[in-house]
Amino acid sequence: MPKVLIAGYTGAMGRYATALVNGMADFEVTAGLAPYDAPTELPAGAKRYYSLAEVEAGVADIWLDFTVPGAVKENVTYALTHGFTPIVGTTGLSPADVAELQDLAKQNGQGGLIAPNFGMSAVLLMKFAKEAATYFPDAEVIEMHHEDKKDAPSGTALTTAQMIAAARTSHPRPHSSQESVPGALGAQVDGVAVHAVRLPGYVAHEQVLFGGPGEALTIRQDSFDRSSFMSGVKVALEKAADLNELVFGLETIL
Ligand SMILES: NC(=O)C1=CN([C@@H]2O[C@H](COP(=O)(O)OP(=O)(O)OC[C@H]3O[C@@H](n4cnc5c(N)ncnc54)[C@H](OP(=O)(O)O)[C@@H]3O)[C@@H](O)[C@H]2O)C=CC1
Ligand SMILES: O=C(O)C1=N[C@H](C(=O)O)C[C@H](O)C1
Repeated sequence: MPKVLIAGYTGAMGRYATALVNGMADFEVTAGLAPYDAPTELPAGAKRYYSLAEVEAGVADIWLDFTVPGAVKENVTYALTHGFTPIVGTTGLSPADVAELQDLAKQNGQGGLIAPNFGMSAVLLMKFAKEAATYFPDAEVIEMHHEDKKDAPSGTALTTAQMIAAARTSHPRPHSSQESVPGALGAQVDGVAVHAVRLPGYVAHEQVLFGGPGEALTIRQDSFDRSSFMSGVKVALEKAADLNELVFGLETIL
């Protein structure tokens, strides 16, 4: 039975992920890593680690990471060099970080998955946005999240912008607006403007706006609840043993 360590088991996603794995007949949560203990669904027999240095190799087969942008690279490095297959939902890894970790995975003969979004609506939004960008080079991304989100813009928005930039077959039309208030036009990611909204009541949402002469296309996805990410996490756990390289994006394993 595959054993799972949940890094960040005390967090919003970590709690959902722990409940998910506890409910999977063929998987077992054997360890949790978080800087503090908290009432969670970590099984009584599972090991609790308060720092990376305490984690024992062999305690689990899979390293499921929902931690914080400041910890994820070190966590995945540790996982890849200590025999864990990383399944990573934590955002904050740059394309250069991902490439470095992919090299490390290769050196260690280890597979795994890094997915900025495990929700099917977001995976489809990115796929459709990529296709739309070949016809509409002018696009902007707006992401909307809960007020506790630590990073901005979201990992999904960064990935969407990078995908749009890579899929464009013609240059976007320059506009002539100048910011009279800094930030008004959003952040530039590979030449795509990205806007981040943080509001209570929201969970995770993204809209991509495409404009062309006399027409526009809007693609939107909404995660109203964190349960929206769990079917993707489940698929990733089920396929973890078959992964022989560190792949990026849930779509690569669907
Ligand atoms: N790929 C996807 O589909 C999704 C990805 N995410 C991403 O997952 C990450 C977590 O999100 P969310 O659960 O909402 O965030 P939370 O802040 O609720 O949870 C993060 C948890 O990780 C803990 N933590 C901090 N540092 C470490 C460390 N070094 N090792 C282990 N645990 C640590 C935190 O503890 P403390 O509070 O003490 O710092 C906290 O309990 C984010 O990057 C988010 O963007 C979120 C939703 C979906
Ligand atoms: O922090 C979140 O909540 C989410 N984070 C991921 C991201 O940054 O893209 C995925 C989803 O948007 C929810």
